[in-house]
Amino acid sequence: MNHFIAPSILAADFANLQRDIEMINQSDADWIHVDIMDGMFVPNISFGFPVVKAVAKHAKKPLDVHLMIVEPDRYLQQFKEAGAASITVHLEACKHLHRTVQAIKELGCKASVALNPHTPVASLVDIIGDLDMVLIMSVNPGFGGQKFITNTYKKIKELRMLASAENPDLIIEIDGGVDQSNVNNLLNAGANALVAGNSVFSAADQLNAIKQLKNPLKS
Ligand SMILES: O=C(CO)[C@H](O)[C@H](O)COP(=O)(O)O
Ligand SMILES: [Fe+2]
Repeated sequence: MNHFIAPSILAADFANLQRDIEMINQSDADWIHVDIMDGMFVPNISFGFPVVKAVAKHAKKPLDVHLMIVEPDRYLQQFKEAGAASITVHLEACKHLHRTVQAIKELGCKASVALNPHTPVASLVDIIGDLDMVLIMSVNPGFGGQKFITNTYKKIKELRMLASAENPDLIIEIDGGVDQSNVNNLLNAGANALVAGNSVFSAADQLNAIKQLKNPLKS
């Protein structure tokens, strides 16, 4: 199964964002991961619509928008208009998750739900068939450059099992601390989309870092 790579621009140089978007355009990456933090759902603020629109203007790859915000329903349409191809909302931020997921689909975006490290995969049992993607957080959301939580492997396997009957094509995306040391284990567990911020943007050769994640040497 071929997997998707989504470099996270949270780790980009914001003073040289166009240059970093062009790098992703030239790379083997499939999507551009866009982290939106509101200082309420997570203890950090990233950036908002003007920045997303500016990124969309230069991006040649779909924008994979990860909303770490409370009451995401209020902003879905604006993120669609800003250029989102897929929208991920956090289960922990949604009172009426089914309604939110339908609203994302009605906008014509891929619908995805993120789970914090403490949130059980089983919470998705009654909505799994409606989702295009599930994002499993492999760090606590809010910051880039954190250490990968190894319990993630168990969650990926559980989710693949849970989705096997109703949604075998479900995309399982992993976000946080992804690098060359865990890419094979993540793919073997059943993940098929990987977000990478720090491991791409802190690399001396960023194009090569993306290539290694896309075509890892089998271990
Ligand atoms: O959602 C996120 C943080 O909440 C980021 O997408 C994630 O942290 C990526 O950064 P890194 O690869 O450096 O961990
Ligand atoms: Fe993210």
